[in-house]
Amino acid sequence: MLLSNLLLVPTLGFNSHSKSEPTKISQFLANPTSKIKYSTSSGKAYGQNFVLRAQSVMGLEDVGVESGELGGEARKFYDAIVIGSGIGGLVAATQLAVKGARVLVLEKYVIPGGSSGFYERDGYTFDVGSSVMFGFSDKGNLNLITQALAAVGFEMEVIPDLTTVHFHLPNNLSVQVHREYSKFISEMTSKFPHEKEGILKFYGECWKIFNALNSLELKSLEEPIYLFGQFFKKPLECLTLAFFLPQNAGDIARKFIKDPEVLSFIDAECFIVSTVNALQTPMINAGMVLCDRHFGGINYPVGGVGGIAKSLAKGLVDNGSDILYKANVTNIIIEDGKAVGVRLSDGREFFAKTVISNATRWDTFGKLLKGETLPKEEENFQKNYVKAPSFLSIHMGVKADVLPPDTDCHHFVLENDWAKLEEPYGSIFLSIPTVLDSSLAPEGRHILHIFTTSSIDDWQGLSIEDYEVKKELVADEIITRLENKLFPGLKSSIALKEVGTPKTHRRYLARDSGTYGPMPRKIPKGLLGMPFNTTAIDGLYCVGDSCFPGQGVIAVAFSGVMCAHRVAADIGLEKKSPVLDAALLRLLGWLRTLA
Ligand SMILES: NC(=O)c1ccc[n+]([C@@H]2O[C@H](COP(=O)([O-])OP(=O)(O)OC[C@H]3O[C@@H](n4cnc5c(N)ncnc54)[C@H](O)[C@@H]3O)[C@@H](O)[C@H]2O)c1
Ligand SMILES: CC(C)=CCC/C(C)=C/C=C/C(C)=C/C=C/C(C)=C/C=C/C=C(C)/C=C/C=C(C)/C=C/C=C(\C)CCC=C(C)C
Repeated sequence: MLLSNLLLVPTLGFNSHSKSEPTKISQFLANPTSKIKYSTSSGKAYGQNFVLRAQSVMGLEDVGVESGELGGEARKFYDAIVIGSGIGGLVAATQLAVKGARVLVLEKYVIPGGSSGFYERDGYTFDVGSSVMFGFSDKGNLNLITQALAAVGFEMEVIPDLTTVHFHLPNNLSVQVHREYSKFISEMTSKFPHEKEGILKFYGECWKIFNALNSLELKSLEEPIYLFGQFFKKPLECLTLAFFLPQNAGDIARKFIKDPEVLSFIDAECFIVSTVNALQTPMINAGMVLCDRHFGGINYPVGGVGGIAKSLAKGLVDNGSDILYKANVTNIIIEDGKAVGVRLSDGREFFAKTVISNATRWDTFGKLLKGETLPKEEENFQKNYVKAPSFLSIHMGVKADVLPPDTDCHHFVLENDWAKLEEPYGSIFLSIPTVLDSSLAPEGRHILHIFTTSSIDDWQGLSIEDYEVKKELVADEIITRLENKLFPGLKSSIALKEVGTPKTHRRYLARDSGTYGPMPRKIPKGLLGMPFNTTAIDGLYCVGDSCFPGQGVIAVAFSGVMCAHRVAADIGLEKKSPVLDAALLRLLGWLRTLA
């Protein structure tokens, strides 16, 4: 190949690539073994790991990777590098790509999605994590998963789940959370007629929040032009949200409800989405999930949850950006106090104007930023939040006839004692996605995904044999509990079983201690203490569940939308006001210190 064929394309000036080009680049990125020498028209040599996109633009073969020094222009090639392709990272990346930014996503694993990924075994398609999808309807402003897919030209077929979750609780209390709000409320008030008014008032407060949220255009709360604009357009709604921002669901429930059993039920309602009780669950988050399930409903994507990440990753590439798998970022490169790029475990380096980390804040600041002192903001975050425990997960294929007819898709089981709600292995989550989409399992089979909270400390320091024995033992106990409570004959119906521990989560999701996300150390001031996307390090942003508003696929999607907006403003793709920026960021920083 002639060197004269080569042309380097500066980031922002480049926007007329062919459709086939990104795929080629991605193929190259996935296998960057070929090395050639190249230079620019200015004669300047470019160095290691710089991807030469121009060949693809011109329909030439993909090339890249050259040892040596990186030149200045090459460093500016990407607008943003995103570390990790969880839903948070992918939404940030795709939103930026459709705004015209050039993004590189670096994923350690072989497929996208992180805890919303999938895996296949013997004809089964298992969701790695949750199968309860909020924000996936065709209406309102809060259907963030639908909107994220639509932004890159995808629409997924979904199956409505008519019962969000079926609770099996102490004293044989059984509650089905029907999709239809009035049906759910009838069920609750028929079980607790003396608390009818309190129940209506508590869920009524949730609707106030949901309706306010649903009326806003959702963008970065760290961007003043947008934020003040929303206050101007929707003052009542914004004031409602500001009022609830520092409050928790448990306190509000106690204003209206006295019966301890109903309050415990609301604890369980909160626990399944936050892994803490209602007193520690921010009211805004409770309002969001306790209403979206009735407004847009819970909807399951045909073919499995993994399809969401696959579509986003494809949409990213279709929009001219890149994703590289088996790319384990070990360092964020800082120069003159600014994040300018990343280094992978195999030594490759990539540079960009901004770096967005979808790794948890503990991983980002504890592992990827080597030799940096922990910024004060992160110290505060770690003072207010600890890593939530991880999960023990059991993925099973079972004979279909073990499930009674009309079995619901999602179950939460806490057998005898409310006090065990937050204890490790105390309660059991169960999803049976094949109830909605039978194509996920071979004929005559169902998938059971069973999980329960478990700490990594329980699994450290064991020999390989002891680890395996313990896995079998703990899994057997959990399955026995489900057999006794829900499905007689469950054990003998098992056709396939795989058990994952917190160590599995740590290994495959690259999450410190396999954590599910942040959990308040004590009673939080609602969402006030949760950091947004900017960090104390110039050019470095975080996205995902250790950012506002926290855990949950829809929550991290919102974090992705916010992050993309803030980054776009910072790199000149959206309006920004440096003076207002400084004032708002200072104000938000100060508000967090009150938490
Ligand atoms: N843990 C669960 O069981 C589970 C299940 C379902 C959904 N969820 C939800 O998903 C949310 C998490 O979404 P998210 O977007 O924050 O993140 P995520 O954990 O799902 O994804 C992060 C991705 O970043 C990658 N990564 C991390 N460090 C990396 C590195 N150094 N180099 C390259 N890649 C790296 C991981 O491999 C992973 O793919 C959770 O809050 C949870 O509510 C969790
Ligand atoms: C800034 C300031 C100061 C102020 C101002 C005011 C305002 C304007 C404000 C605003 C705000 C906003 C917008 C907010 C937003 C928020 C949101 C969106 C949120 C969301 C959330 C969500 C969530 C949390 C979710 C979650 C979920 C989950 C977690 C899920 C899970 C599931 C599972 C685990 C499953 C279960 C299962 C079974 C049962 C089986």
